[in-house]
Amino acid sequence: MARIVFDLDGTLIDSAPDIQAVANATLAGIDKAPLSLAETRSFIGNGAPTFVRRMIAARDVDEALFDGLLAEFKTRYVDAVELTVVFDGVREALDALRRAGHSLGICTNKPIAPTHSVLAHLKMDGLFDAVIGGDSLPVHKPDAAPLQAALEALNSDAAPIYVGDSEVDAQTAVNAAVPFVFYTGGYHKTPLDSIPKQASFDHHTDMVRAIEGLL
Ligand SMILES: O=C(O)COP(=O)(O)O
Ligand SMILES: [Mg+2]
Repeated sequence: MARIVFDLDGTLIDSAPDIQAVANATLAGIDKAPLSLAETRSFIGNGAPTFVRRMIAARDVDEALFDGLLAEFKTRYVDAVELTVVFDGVREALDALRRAGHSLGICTNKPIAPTHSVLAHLKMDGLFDAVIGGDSLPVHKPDAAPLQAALEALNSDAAPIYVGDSEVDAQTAVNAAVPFVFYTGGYHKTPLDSIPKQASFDHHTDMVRAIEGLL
């Protein structure tokens, strides 16, 4: 039995196309060129405010527009679910982990409103007993507090594990002193070797094995 907390974007779901569409609708409103999918992926990981800061820096937007653009971005983001897909093998892996008696949670830097809407859209909202978003607390990852809050909400003494796709997730796990399982195929920016981890997997068909190997 373990308490297993997952990152969301780039770990369980490929949400970059929806985030790209939100960014580009926001940029179109101020006559700026759209972001490519690669740019979008490279801006994801530190939450919506950092995403918007990176976006406006990349398109030479006046920083005075930041507050308004962030508000618009977050409003559009709530309904941005149609282009997002669950990575192959994720549903089967989550079902197997639940059947084995583990309790599951989410700790993401995605704002909590779009987190709830995309989980509901994908019919995954019943799988997790704790869901913490990037604006659920006054601090976000890599601060340890959101991961600790998700683990505490799972409400047991079982061993904790965090599963994520980025250097931000790895640092969060280090800060919380929680073992980290790394998915290599998500949105990480730094070289694989530089990411501290206790286990890793390249395909979600190997996710359960990577997690249970640590127990
Ligand atoms: O929204 C973000 O910037 C990142 O989201 P994640 O923490 O689920 O990877
Ligand atoms: Mg991620």
